[in-house]
Amino acid sequence: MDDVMNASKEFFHQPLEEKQKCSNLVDGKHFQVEGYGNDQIKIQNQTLDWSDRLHLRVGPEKEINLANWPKQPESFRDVLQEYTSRSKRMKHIILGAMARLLELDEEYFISQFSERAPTTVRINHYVPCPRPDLVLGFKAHSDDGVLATLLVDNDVAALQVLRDGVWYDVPTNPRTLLVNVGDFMEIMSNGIFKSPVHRVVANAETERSSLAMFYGLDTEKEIGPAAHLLHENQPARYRKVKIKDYMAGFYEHFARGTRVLDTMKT
Ligand SMILES: O=C(O)CCC(=O)C(=O)O
Ligand SMILES: [Fe+2]
Repeated sequence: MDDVMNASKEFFHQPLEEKQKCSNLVDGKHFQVEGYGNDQIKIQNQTLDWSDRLHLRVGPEKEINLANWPKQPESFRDVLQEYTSRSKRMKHIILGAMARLLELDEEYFISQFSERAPTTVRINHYVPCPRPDLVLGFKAHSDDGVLATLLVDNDVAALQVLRDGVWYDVPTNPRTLLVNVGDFMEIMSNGIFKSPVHRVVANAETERSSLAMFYGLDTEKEIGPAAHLLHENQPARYRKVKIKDYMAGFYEHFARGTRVLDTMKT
């Protein structure tokens, strides 16, 4: 855990020129999700976050494009790949336990992941912000995917979760994985597991890094609430949705500060 956090911080501490070697703007203009840089501009006057980001596809193995990965620091590729494979084991344990909690077959959630299911990493780096009253480190959102795991480098108060209209600080500790339920899990569990709306506030004094690993599903797949969870008194709260259609709306909703998940409720 320390190794992957240290390599990530080392990447962000390099000169801009080095980081831009894996820019998410191809030829300086065409946006791609993978790479270093800010969000894609989807709407006019879009508010950007006080953050530096690196997005990488880390699975499935045959879709990893190392050309988009940083070459510096040298250890970066190996430690990220090692972290990814260990995290996968964690994900299986967690998903098995979540299925058991709902009295579903232990493999229920794990079996939703086909060979083509994407795993992506987002590494966030927040430098001290002179005006934390004016900008967020990460605007309010819920995570796409089934699960996300989050690793942070220090315990500075930054991450907050929204509950009943009130923002609460989330205690985060280095070397402790924070497991976040994503929108796909909310749909499949028929809302029993909630995908929380969260944000990161900017900090005037302390820099902070975080590494989020997102477990997504094949874009051709359709998901809906698990049939075993539905009965007369418990109707489906979400309609069936193709992952492709969810993803098509995700980034625009994210840019507007709304949730694509809300459009999928029955
Ligand atoms: O930096 C954090 O604590 C959270 C980042 C986050 O929510 C994300 O990358 O989706
Ligand atoms: Fe998030």
